[in-house]
Amino acid sequence: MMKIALIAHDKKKPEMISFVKEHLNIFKTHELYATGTTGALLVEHTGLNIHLKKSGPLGGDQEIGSMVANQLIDMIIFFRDPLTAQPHEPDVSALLRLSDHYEIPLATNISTAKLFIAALEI
Ligand SMILES: O=C(CO)COP(=O)(O)O
Repeated sequence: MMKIALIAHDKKKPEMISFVKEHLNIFKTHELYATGTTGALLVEHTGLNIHLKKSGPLGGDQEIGSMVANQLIDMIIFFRDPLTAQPHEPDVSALLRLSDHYEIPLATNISTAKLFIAALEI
């Protein structure tokens, strides 16, 4: 069982919901964490049990980053919006930086996330 963090910027939330729904059988066998709004939507639409952190702009990305630093996260699926400026861009960068330092697999788009799912299915 892996500890997986799920995060999506606002314009990518519908994509995250349909992605998780599509792979529900996989996700329900893992321990899930999410930033606040993404997580609440996923709980509502999938019924999955998800540990909710603060909303991203209010510290949620930093909370996930803290888990990465403490080696409490094994994989991150983070659907970023590359076309919209985020007020908490430094927090987003910090999460990516820590994930690289700790060598945590991190998918920032659906194509990469599909490859992760294929790996989890093995
Ligand atoms: O902003 C986010 C990631 O940077 C996501 O936060 P929410 O899931 O609370 O919208």
